[in-house]
Amino acid sequence: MTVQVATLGFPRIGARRELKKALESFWAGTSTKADLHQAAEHLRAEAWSRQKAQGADIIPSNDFSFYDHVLDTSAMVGAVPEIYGKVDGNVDLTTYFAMARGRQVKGESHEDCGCGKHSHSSDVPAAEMTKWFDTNYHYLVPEFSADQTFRLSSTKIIDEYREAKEQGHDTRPVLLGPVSFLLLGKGRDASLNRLDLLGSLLPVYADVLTKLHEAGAQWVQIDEPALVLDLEDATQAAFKQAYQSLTQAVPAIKLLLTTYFGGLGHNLDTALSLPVHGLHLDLVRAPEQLDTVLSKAHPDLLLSLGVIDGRNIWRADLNAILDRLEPIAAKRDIIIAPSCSLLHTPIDLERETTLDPEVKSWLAFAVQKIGELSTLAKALNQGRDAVRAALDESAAAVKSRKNSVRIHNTAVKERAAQKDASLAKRLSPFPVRQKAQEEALHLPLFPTTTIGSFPQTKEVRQARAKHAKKEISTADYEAFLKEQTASAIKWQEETGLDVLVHGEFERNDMVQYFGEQLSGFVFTKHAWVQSYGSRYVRPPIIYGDVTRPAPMTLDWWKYAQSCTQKPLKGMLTGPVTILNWSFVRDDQPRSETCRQIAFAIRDEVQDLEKAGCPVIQIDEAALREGLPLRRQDWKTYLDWAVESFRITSSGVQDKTQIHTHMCYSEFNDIIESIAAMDADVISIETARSKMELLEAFTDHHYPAEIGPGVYDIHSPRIPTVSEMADLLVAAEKKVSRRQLWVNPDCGLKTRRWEEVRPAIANLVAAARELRG
Ligand SMILES: Nc1nc2c(c(=O)[nH]1)N[C@@H](CNc1ccc(C(=O)N[C@@H](CCC(=O)N[C@@H](CCC(=O)N[C@@H](CCC(=O)O)C(=O)O)C(=O)O)C(=O)O)cc1)CN2
Ligand code: MET
Ligand SMILES: [Zn+2]
Repeated sequence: MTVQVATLGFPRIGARRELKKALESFWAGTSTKADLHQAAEHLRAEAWSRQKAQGADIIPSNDFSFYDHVLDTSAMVGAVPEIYGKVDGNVDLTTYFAMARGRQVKGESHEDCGCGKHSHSSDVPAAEMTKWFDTNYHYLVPEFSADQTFRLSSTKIIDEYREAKEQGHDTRPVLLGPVSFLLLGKGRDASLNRLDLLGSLLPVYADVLTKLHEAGAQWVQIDEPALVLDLEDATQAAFKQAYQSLTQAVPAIKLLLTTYFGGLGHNLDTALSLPVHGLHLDLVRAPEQLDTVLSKAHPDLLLSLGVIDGRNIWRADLNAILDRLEPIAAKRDIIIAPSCSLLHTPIDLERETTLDPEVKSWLAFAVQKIGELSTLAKALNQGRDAVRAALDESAAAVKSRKNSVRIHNTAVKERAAQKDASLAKRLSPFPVRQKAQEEALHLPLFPTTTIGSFPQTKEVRQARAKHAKKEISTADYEAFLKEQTASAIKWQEETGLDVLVHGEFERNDMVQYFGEQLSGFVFTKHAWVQSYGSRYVRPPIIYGDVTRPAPMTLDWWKYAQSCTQKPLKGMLTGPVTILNWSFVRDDQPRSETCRQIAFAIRDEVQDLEKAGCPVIQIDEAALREGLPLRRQDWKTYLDWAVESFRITSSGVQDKTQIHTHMCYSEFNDIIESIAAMDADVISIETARSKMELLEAFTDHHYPAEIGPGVYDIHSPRIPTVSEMADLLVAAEKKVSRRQLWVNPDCGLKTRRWEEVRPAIANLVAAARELRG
């Protein structure tokens, strides 16, 4: 029997962030469309040949994207909301980027033209963006109208298949499946049942499959990650309808139904009943499903086994995987693959030349993971002896990581093991604290604030890069940062904000900055992973027990507060977010690692309070994102996540106001847990969804104060006063005015000062209008 190696998707950004550079210069008008296409073509060629060279037998095409593959799918089927203009023929780049980023042509905003609405084609907001399952990758939410029709409007998938073929690669194109696509989208009005659109969507998918077949494709990887979610009967029926219809329409093409981020669970029988030729399983997150699938699957169903973790960076235990695979490979042909697309891992470990060698020997990035698969396949096809050296190396890495003394710290473990309930409880209930805080802070109604960061300008990033390369001294770097901070504070005072921030100029990233100062973490130099569009992150790697050797933010807060009489917020990242946005050790439960981080941040909170900090924000932007995909696993997660937050926030007096911030969060289902965090103020993202998110807070009578974002900071558009005032009026209908704060959706680090200054001035004006 033969074993083949496949990949389901490769990082698209380039080992040197070539895609970011190509996109940002195109958007800035300093390069042409042809330059952008050329850069993309080069990246694709390199990804294909790299995967081949590492030993992948089956490689994907159409995993590349200029911005996001869900947006690509919307473009493919012509799901382009009217506000972006009528699409005849193919969706062009201008329309594509307008959906991704919004579009605002100077001097033509709707205020100037007097049209009074957003439908003016030169001023359109971006489509809504949200988290891709439980990852830190964001996709653009497809939006469907009641009279939605679909039409093939992009030939990207066929073009890229052909492009690869010209380079000698017969790829397996990747297509986001029709059911997951519909479920990831939303109806313009809530009454629309997305699955009702399936019948009109399927012909476009059939058309695509036909064209791929005509171009020579034998197999298509059709991703249906929705199959790992809790699904209603109607959705299961939709799967049957979809795949019966597609197989009937295009019987010649073979479909690999691809599931990831979890197990099939109660959808297993549905998945096995679909008339497809292959099925991919995530055996890292859900190893237990393999036995059932093996016993139930038709012998002709080609199984693709996701045995290498596509969501983490640890080197695999190849011998253990072989123990599992050998008996299976003796009986049937199989494909082995990463558990999911490698989009969520950095590209190449070899570029990390300064990483601690011991830790480095424990790691594998995308390229190395394909190498691991190729070793596994050789062992299965030719016997373990054919790859003895590689297997021994894997065993040695596993052993060294298990036994390393650097991982374990008894004092940390003992502290985290404390069960004293008072550690996670504020002194008084919220109403008492609210009073104490009113007396301490004297804030007006509708207090204004921002979420923390101000523009990370080229100047700021360059200064940091120069400091890292020792081209400027620490003293000069710090003087520069102080200047930036002081001028941001002066501007905030002039603009009339009520609670000020220092601007986070000293931080490269809200997680990385803390990780760099905590023990138990290591950092990479080049290990970027796409978060959204051209924005990438370098997640820290947590390998050992976590401690805080020294205060991390205290001096910056002290300096900033010395510049103003107004309250200046201390700004911290919470333990759940540090956990969720790092690559986490897999040798102990995540809850344990989170608790260790919680104690480290608690110490920082107490240091800030001692220094006189009146308001402390502990960001938990990733709390919702870490929610397990299956409802049955929610409670356990929420219990420890909320407890960790409370450990960090509960060591302070009543008068110290604790804020938290969350972006992109669907709160309806978890509002009790959000309330249980017991923060005094929570700021949330609501601008793009037009305050829809506030429903959760209304219906459940959220007890504390709320800042629903009125400024969509992920778009370069500058919101007007009336637009923000309207949002606040809408908010006031849902929660009482005494509860309301006025703030943007999120931090302003990705924006330019030219956008931030007028936008925040408008925001303050909107708050004043409401007060008046
Ligand atoms: N971890 C994380 N996840 C998050 C967020 C977040 O803030 N952090 N926010 C939400 C949205 N996601 C985001 C993700 C990334 C960025 C972002 O701005 N990323 C920056 C990189 C931030 C960073 O690490 N910057 C470093 C390195 C910057 C850099 O590129 N330096 C240059 C040199 C400087 C120059 O010449 O410009 C280089 O290395 O070549 C620094 O400032 O020090 C980017 O892509 O541009 C924003 C939002 C959700 N998830
Ligand atoms: N304090 C952080 C900032 O303003 C919170 C960002 S949440 C992704 O950038
Ligand atoms: Zn945010």
